[in-house]
Amino acid sequence: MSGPLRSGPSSWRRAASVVLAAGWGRPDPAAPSLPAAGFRLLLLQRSQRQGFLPDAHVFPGGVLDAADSSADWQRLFAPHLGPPRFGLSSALPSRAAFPVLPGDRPDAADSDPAALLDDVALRICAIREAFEEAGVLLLRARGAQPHSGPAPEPGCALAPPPDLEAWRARVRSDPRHFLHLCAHLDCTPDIWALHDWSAWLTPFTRPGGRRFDTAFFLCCLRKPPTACPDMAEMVGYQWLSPSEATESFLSKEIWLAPPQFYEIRRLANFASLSDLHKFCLDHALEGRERWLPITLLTADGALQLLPGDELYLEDSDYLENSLSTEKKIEEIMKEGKKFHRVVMHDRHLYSIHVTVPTKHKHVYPKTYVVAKSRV
Ligand SMILES: Nc1ncnc2c1ncn2[C@@H]1O[C@H](COP(=O)(O)O)[C@@H](OP(=O)(O)O)[C@H]1O
Ligand SMILES: CCC(=O)SCCNC(=O)CCNC(=O)[C@H](O)C(C)(C)COP(=O)(O)O
Ligand SMILES: [Mg+2]
Repeated sequence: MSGPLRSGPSSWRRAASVVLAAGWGRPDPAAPSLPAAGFRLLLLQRSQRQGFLPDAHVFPGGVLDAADSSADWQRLFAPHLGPPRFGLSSALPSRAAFPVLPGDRPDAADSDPAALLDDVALRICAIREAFEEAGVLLLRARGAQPHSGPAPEPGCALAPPPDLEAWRARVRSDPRHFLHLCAHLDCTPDIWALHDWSAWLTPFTRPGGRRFDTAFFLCCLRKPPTACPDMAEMVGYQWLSPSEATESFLSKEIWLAPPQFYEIRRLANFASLSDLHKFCLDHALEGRERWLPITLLTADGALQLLPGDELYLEDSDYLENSLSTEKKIEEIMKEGKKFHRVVMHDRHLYSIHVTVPTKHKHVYPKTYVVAKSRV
């Protein structure tokens, strides 16, 4: 296996995504007021004109803007909820010392004492992007009874305003307008409905490639809101269950990058929306672990190694480098036992191998290997 040749440091963009899981299927006739048992996930199709991951299906999300941390939000959250955490659960323990990124600093609020904490600003970013990209408004009426900590039950998105397109155009042209929209609707972003889920760093693929440091939040909704892609950045959408999304990927109807595939397989562990929501509430104090996948190029494909895998190297050289080998995937898999990896056999054929125990009470996907007949 060959190691690193040093290349220049990447510039990292901070970003946030929200995995929207909405109740789906008929409610139980014996308890019609309860939400439907199953759930589907909102996947948006990126335009082919996008510079990064063209045509991929992703969760709504995008790059953190200065407007997302603006102190101006404080007035909207007042009088019930105030800084620093606006009723979010207590600060999370910092997770995973590896890797440290060149731009890592404790919090935006350190350089500007009036700025919102990252935990709040990243949630506002994900909620703003869900509006910009899908027209979904994850907002909460300001007059609603304030609750401290995460929402006890899955909620609903706000019905889109009649002038949705005009507001969306304004917010897309200047993210500061998102605060104006919230004020106009007398709402705040529903930051309490977004649960810490995971965080992914874009793996190194080539020098100068785009790199994101993305926080993933999970939001459970009782029912699917009307989604309306912007038809610029996003050109389509689908609500798919984890098994439907997996099947669509394998049958080449949609393309998923490895982190999205991993998250979809992780969500296949949950039989119902209420199980998933309960897990989010129980998991609330565990924090987000940030993972840097390390790519191992093989003679016939590639592996993405994740923390805990026996080939994973906690070495900052792999922020800017991949590993490579002349061996084939099958040989590499025969040689090992301790796996936490996504195997990329080809563009539409991934498998996931997990034999390591989970950390911080999270859940990992089950090993997922596609039948030989499909290979
Ligand atoms: N009509 C369009 N077609 C393709 N990409 C578009 C687009 N309008 C905006 N984008 C791109 O979508 C990205 C915005 O992503 P987000 O707001 O989710 O972070 C930007 O990419 P760049 O980061 O390459 O500029 C932007 O250029
Ligand atoms: C084999 C190549 C890869 O694994 S690419 C991995 C892509 N994933 C990431 O870079 C980290 C996770 N973040 C996302 O996927 C988000 O979709 C996004 C925030 C990077 C999208 O960015 P945009 O600003 O264009 O919306
Ligand atoms: Mg985006």
